[in-house]
Amino acid sequence: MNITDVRTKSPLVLTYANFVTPQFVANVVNVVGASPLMSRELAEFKELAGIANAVIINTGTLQKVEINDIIKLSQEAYQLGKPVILDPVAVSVPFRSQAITQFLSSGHVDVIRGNAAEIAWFADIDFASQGIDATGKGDVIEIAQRAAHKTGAVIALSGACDVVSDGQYTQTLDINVEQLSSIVGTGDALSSLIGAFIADGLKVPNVMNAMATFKLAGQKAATKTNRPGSFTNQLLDELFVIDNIDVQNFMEKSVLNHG
Ligand SMILES: Nc1ncnc2c1ncn2[C@@H]1O[C@H](COP(=O)(O)OP(=O)(O)OP(=O)(O)O)[C@@H](O)[C@H]1O
Ligand SMILES: Cc1ncsc1CCO
Ligand SMILES: [Mg+2]
Repeated sequence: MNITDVRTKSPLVLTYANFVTPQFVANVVNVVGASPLMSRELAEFKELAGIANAVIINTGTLQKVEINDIIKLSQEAYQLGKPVILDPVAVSVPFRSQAITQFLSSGHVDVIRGNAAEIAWFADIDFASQGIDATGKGDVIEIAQRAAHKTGAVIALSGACDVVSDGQYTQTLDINVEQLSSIVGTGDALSSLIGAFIADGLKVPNVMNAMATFKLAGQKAATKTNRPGSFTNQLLDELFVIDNIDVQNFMEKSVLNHG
């Protein structure tokens, strides 16, 4: 889908959120015209996966007792044919590595969205990080492609250069908008936004469309303010008014296809 379809169809995006950024994530989903819903309750997962159009599992503040819950949520979504997006926050920290390994072995995932360091973990490539932030340097195209091969998932690697790859077909968007990394939760919001854009089918260009819409809104917001507080509000405003024609032009100019 594109932003116009999202506004028309208003997909329901179910997020198993972390406890740091759910308000911002819900607002990003809401201002683009989709419907946000958050839950962490096993008893209602089947019913909610039934009405949702996409399910996002964010492991930013996961506890050990919750690992089976996220596995169950991903299985319910899979059985109901709903796409599952994993946001593996700071996955290289040992407890998180173990939790995600367990999740991958019994759960189901269609898309993994993370920064370069998080995606590098799935690719078995070293990449420096500090907590939730990627701090190193590396070949992000190779990292995304290798992670896609190893996991079988579509990879959405975010950063100054955004990369989407299913292992065969790869698209990149290399536009630096520093302000997007100055506020916490842009990655979390992007993961749930991708859910809205793949509600009618998982294709690499749909995932890239979500990433490009978010980056263009960030670029527009950055021309109006460079302070993180006002940037947050401006980003929501730009997402609210963004025009699909602007996104298409931006993608035609800036998105590169790699075989
Ligand atoms: N240096 C940068 N230049 C341009 N855009 C960036 C930059 N860093 C991040 N972004 C954009 O910010 C958004 C979030 O990506 P990022 O890689 O920072 O996620 P994250 O590390 O998971 O964030 P968080 O943990 O705060 O949610 C994406 O839209 C990405 O394109
Ligand atoms: C800061 C932080 N800590 C765990 S999750 C989170 C939000 C960014 O994903
Ligand atoms: Mg993150």
